[in-house]
Amino acid sequence: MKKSATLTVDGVGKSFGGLHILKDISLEVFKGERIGIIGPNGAGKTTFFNLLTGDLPPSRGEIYHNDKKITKLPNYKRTRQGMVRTFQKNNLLNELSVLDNLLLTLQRKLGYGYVWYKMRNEKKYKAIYEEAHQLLEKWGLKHRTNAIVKNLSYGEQRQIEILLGVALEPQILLLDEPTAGMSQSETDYIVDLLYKLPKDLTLLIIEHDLDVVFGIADRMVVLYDGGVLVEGSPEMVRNDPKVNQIYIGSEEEQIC
Ligand SMILES: Nc1ncnc2c1ncn2[C@@H]1O[C@H](COP(=O)(O)OP(=O)(O)OP(=O)(O)O)[C@@H](O)[C@H]1O
Repeated sequence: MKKSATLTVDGVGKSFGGLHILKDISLEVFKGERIGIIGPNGAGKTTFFNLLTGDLPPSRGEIYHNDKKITKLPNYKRTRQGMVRTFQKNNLLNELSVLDNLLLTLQRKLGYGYVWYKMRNEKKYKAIYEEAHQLLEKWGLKHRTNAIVKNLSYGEQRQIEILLGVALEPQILLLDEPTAGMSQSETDYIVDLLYKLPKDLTLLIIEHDLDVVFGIADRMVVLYDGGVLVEGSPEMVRNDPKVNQIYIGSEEEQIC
């Protein structure tokens, strides 16, 4: 294990009964890296995220964050340590406004816990309100401040969810298919947001849109058959015959 990795995955596997979904994954991720994770449907990408975030325990292997073993650390403690994830489906409070969702997230970041009624006092909690409004302005969502989440389009809901992840100022942000089901303009919004993230933020992104992920990632990890098939620069992965084989079934053609 190298000391300088912010996230180290050492021989991790996951089995569901006799089904060995992930067999032996090892990976080192360094601060500020943008890691793109791709692989065919069912390759185990989301399962891998679940292991990293503590949503599922690994069947074997160890996971380290900043050299500290976190393999058995519960999910909420990993979040407190700065590991934040978004899901394929939105995880928002749909009956509340965008502002209220953001206030609750900021409340959590500042350690207030979920004491919702207190947040109604805008004067007392001025700093949180100001931060929320600044974030909505910064990320171009001011016009949605008072919109009720359930009335937004699916793409907008995903945008808000990613904004909430960013609002927590994580060290490591894990995005599970952030552009899935989005229109082109909604995808462009997410791509723009990802490019504007702080450079020292470490990003792991599962993404089926190869144009998006090849554009963002410094390094790609291709999961296949329970293991890492190929790992390397987007250029290398794009031209790798094995990768082309699993994506389009031909060694002659390239991914994009
Ligand atoms: N809790 C579970 N119990 C049993 N099998 C599971 C469980 N979670 C995932 N699997 C199986 O593990 C395999 C990998 O699923 P996973 O969602 O991790 O793949 P993925 O690469 O993210 O797929 P996709 O690209 O379609 O989202 C699938 O066959 C899935 O059915």
